[in-house]
Amino acid sequence: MLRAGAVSYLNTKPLVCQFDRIAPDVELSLEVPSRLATELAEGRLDVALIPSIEFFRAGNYTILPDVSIASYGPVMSVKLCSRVPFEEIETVALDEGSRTSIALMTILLDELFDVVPLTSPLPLDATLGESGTDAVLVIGDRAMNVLNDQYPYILDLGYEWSRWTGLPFVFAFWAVAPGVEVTPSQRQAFIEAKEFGRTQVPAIASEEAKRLGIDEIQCLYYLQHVIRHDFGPEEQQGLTRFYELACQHGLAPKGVPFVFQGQPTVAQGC
Ligand SMILES: C=C(O[C@@H]1C=C(C(=O)O)C=C[C@H]1O)C(=O)O
Repeated sequence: MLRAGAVSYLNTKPLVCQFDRIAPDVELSLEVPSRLATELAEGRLDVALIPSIEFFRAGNYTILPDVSIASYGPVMSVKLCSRVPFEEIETVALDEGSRTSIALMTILLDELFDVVPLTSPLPLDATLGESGTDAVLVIGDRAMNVLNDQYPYILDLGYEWSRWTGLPFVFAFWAVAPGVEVTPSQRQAFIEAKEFGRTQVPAIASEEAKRLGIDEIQCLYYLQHVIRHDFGPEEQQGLTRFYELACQHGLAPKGVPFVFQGQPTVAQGC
């Protein structure tokens, strides 16, 4: 059995709906993104939907094609919530579930607001108000529940990225650990699961809205129009730009090739 790990948030539900039926020879577990990255790095998983920055940091993973967690414009679930104007931020508490959004925030604060904040962790079970910092970075389901009147300044990092670069942002994709063999039919199953999940979005939205205590229309909108699950040329362009910036900001090493399983290697110019 191939051991796979997927993100436990709402945005991933369409990628793993009826996964056991579609990929019977893959054993699937769910976790927050940062833990998936650790489990893949430590050999407890063979394939994982990891934060994109962790792909660059590992340097020796390959990619399963055609599937990602991406957005173009507002993403709704990755928010920097601040008590002070962004250019005055000195301290930020960082969602312990995140890796990529932390890197994205670091780049955007530096490039757009000339801010390099002191950071501390925001534990997974903490409420935002507990942090005592100027700002908090939250991702996933917890971010969708932040009400706009709780913080006077909220930066949607997906929106800010696309406004600045004109590109989509790729938060996560399926990465394969070195030495692991994924068969062509297993590879296909990950794509088939995405295609099946797309047809199930209304049912997923209805079920998940109840579970998370959020509005069903908001859930449906998020899954149908906000999160992109493909990994096409535009997403790859967005990922390449992010990689270049991550290198410039010292957040990732240079020279990591984007190797998509079953496709010719694409060398990256960073
Ligand atoms: C859009 C999101 O992307 C997530 C954010 C990640 C990160 O910050 O490391 C990783 C995986 C994605 O699921 C989200 O969860 O809200």
